[in-house]
Amino acid sequence: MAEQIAVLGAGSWGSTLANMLVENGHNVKLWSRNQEQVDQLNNEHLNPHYMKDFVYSDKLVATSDMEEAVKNAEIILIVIPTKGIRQVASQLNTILEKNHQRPLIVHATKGLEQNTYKRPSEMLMEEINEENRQDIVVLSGPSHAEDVAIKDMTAVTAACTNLNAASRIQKVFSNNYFRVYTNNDVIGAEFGAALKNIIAIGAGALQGLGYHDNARAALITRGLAEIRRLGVAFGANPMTFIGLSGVGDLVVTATSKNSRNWRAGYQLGQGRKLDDVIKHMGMVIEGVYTAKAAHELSLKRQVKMPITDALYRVLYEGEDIKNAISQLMSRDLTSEIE
Ligand SMILES: NC(=O)C1=CN([C@@H]2O[C@H](COP(=O)(O)OP(=O)(O)OC[C@H]3O[C@@H](n4cnc5c(N)ncnc54)[C@H](OP(=O)(O)O)[C@@H]3O)[C@@H](O)[C@H]2O)C=CC1
Ligand SMILES: O=C(CO)COP(=O)(O)O
Repeated sequence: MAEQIAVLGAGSWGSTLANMLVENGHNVKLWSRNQEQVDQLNNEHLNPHYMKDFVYSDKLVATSDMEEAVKNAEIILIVIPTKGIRQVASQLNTILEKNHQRPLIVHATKGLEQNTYKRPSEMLMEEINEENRQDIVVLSGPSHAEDVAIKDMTAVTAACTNLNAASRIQKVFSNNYFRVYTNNDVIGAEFGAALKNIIAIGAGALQGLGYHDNARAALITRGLAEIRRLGVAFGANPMTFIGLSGVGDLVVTATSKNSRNWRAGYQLGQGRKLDDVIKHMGMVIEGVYTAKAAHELSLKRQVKMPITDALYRVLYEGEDIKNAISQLMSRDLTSEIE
């Protein structure tokens, strides 16, 4: 059944998902705050800053008017970087209130908020009144926009405490190359998604410094251990971390040049300065901000996250990466399984 869907955020992931949903047979409106980008999407079907060389469906309609985008929408997909979520959600709430709309909300954002350490669904719950929305579903998993755009085989998770809502999203998004599983563990899905970006920066840095496969495998495995520790401390199901939004997303992000987090880490490993890396990426590097939030949260909760702490010192305290690595390797020897 064709659904009326609004996608808020026309960066690499929002625009790719919007295009896929059009090809799945849904009526989709894509919202961006940038009128020039909207014109280029509608007239030339291109979005070159975010998806170089990709040609979008001519059925995809873009608009810079949020009210127009969400008019009659039964599902609203929010794909905005973590730091922009509240602003967009609050604008959306005003529109939904005025128009007496109550859509199902989906988000695909991967991060934790600065200072509050809130997950995206928590921010959305705070900004969009309950009377103006149904459930909030998290769409997460190993899914680089570049691969989905070329219809490479992809599997992700739709997580929601209400499994009926997750199943609806599973049907709406799935097709013969994009397979969606359901999960009721929102906390685990969001912690896995946010924290893997930090480890991906570390994996890129190792490669930039000339380390090899053993080092990457060690980082991914011990990275997963600390992601799970923090998530479980907040009530996540440990099994989620061996699923698509856990190890799945960690592996894809920590091993791929498509990952902005990996690329940022690689450049840092090669000696580039963080400000310069951020300036030239032109797209969000969520792990840089989540590293700070996760570091502070782990101290507050007294959860050991040595890799995250090491990256925090490199990113925010100017510690040399090689020193941070030697410090990690010279900690007291310990058992693998706690
Ligand atoms: N790219 C990917 O493959 C995947 C990304 N994700 C996650 O999706 C989220 C979005 O990432 P992605 O699309 O890649 O990011 P990009 O950097 O590619 O694009 C971000 C988009 O959000 C818009 N935006 C940013 N802040 C605001 C704001 N305050 N108000 C309105 N619009 C805003 C930008 O608009 P403007 O151009 O005007 O700045 C741009 O259109 C991230 O959390 C990321 O981790 C998840 C899975 C895959
Ligand atoms: O989350 C992603 C793939 O699943 C995208 O990762 P990057 O933001 O590092 O590109």
